[in-house]
This record gives sequence, structure tokens and C-alpha cells, in this order.
Amino acid sequence: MKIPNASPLVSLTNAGHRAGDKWLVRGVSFNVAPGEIVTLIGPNGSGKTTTMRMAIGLLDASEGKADRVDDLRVGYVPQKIAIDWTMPLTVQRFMALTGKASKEQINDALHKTGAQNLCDAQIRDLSGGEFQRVQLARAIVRKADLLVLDEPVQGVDFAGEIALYELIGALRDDLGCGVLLISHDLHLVMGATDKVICLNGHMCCHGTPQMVSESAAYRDLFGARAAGALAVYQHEHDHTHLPDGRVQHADGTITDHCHPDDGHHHDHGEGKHHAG
Ligand SMILES: Nc1ncnc2c1ncn2[C@@H]1O[C@H](COP(=O)(O)OP(=O)(O)OP(=O)(O)O)[C@@H](O)[C@H]1O
Repeated sequence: MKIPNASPLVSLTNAGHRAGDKWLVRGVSFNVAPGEIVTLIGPNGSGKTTTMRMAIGLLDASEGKADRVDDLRVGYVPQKIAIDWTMPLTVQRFMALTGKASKEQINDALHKTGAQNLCDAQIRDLSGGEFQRVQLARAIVRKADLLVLDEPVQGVDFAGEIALYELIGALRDDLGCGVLLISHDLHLVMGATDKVICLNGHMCCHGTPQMVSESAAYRDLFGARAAGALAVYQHEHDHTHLPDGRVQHADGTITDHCHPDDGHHHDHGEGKHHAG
């Protein structure tokens, strides 16, 4: 989905950040182009948030370079947000807290994140998934070039996580923006990202999700089990769901439903599962 030949929105070159005499992260190089989803993964304290903050200019690079295109509009959803949860605050007012936005822009953004029915709801009454959708809406309300999401699926259940990653992909398609996200949900993120940067105080490995999951550095960091779990999501889909609900199999036949043992499917081995 990356837009061909577009200049990167942000670009880190051997970048590192030091606080006092401690290096929080070093040797990070990657860029995010328009239409591209880049995910930072790594254990707690590995420098993901520090790297993200360097990328968008909230922290300086103490060494190396952090470049951004001129007038980059960033839509940022931070990991933690300072809100007085006891105060009444409607979604509509929350959306306008960080800058001017017309009612129409607010409604449009809420619509794009599937939160249009929440406009008059109180922030303190929202579920985890609803609040994340509202935060995403706030991030896109003024047409961001780059969406920056620090753990966007916090407080969201498993089905909600999948829906949120799908939504992030749809927003990228719709807005043509770049996306830089941090996640611990390796198996989910692997399906939803173009490029993975694996951090552990430095850049351990990087590349497509497939390349990273097969790298020794990734396995050392997350264990062979994590890599094995990913295989479940990496098998080749062997059938297509037709618009009328029927299923077309790899051998060309069409059936009403799809069953793992109907003779049309390949065995995916250890990671065997049935996905549509
Ligand atoms: N201002 C600071 N001064 C000193 N150490 C800091 C400072 N900010 C962060 N750190 C430390 O730097 C390391 C990297 O922090 P960072 O928040 O970037 O990690 P992270 O990978 O995002 O972690 P998590 O997954 O837990 O959110 C951590 O050990 C953290 O305690």
C-alpha cells in the first residue's frame, strides 16, 4: 500500500537518545513513507516510546539524525493520557480539546473510526475499545500525514484488537497517511504491518514481518514459541470468500460453506487453522 516513489515522512539514521549518562536507545535507522505501516516491537523498556518520540521530534536525537518532511501533520495517540476521569467530558468536547475543529470535521472523523454514535457520550462511560476509537478519531480530525499510535489496543479484548488493527489499515487506505505504531501484540501486528523494527536498546532486526519472525535476533528476544505462534497467521489462504457468501477453493470448486476437512484444503502443519 506504500505509495511508490514518495519521500519518507520521517527518517531516522543511526539515531540514539541519551538521558544524562544513560543511553535509552541507539543505532536506530528506518523511515516511514506515506501509505506505509511501520511497527516497533520489543520487550518493556527496550526503547520503543523513546524511538517514536525521536521520530516525531518530541525528543532530540543525541546522535545520528531524525529527519521529517516540512510541515508534517502528526496525529498522535499516546500510551498514557492525562484526563480527569471524574470530570464530565463529552466525546465532542474531548475531540476539540487539542485544537480547533468544526462540528463537521469532528463528525467525519468519528464516522471514519466507527464511533459516530458516541458523539454525545461521556468519555468516562466509554469501553476500552470505544475510547481507542475516539482517540483515533481525534488523531485524524485535522488530516494527519502520519498517524502515531503507542499501543493502540490497550484495554481492548481479542476480537476488538483485530477490529482495531483492521480499522488502522482502513484509515491508512482512506487517508493515504503513514502509520507508526508500537505494539506488544506480535501475532496480530504481523498481519497488519508492512515493516517491523525490533528493538532492545538498539535495533536488533528489521524487515517484513516474515523476515523478522524468522530472524535469530527475534527468536532470541521473544523465544521460539512466539515465532511458532506466528506461523498460524502466515499460512497461504487456500480459498476465497465470494460476495454471495459461498467459498471458492484453490482447485476452482465452489461450495456453500468452508470446512477444514472437506477435501479442498491443504494441511498447514503445526500451525494448522482455518481462516477465511
Ligand atoms: N527521561 C528518562 N531518564 C532516564 N531513563 C528513562 C527516561 N525515559 C525513559 N527511560 C528509560 O529508558 C528505557 C526505555 O524506555 P521506553 O519508554 O522508550 O521503553 P518502551 O520500549 O517504550 O517500554 P514499554 O514497553 O514498557 O512501554 C526504560 O528503561 C525507561 O525506564
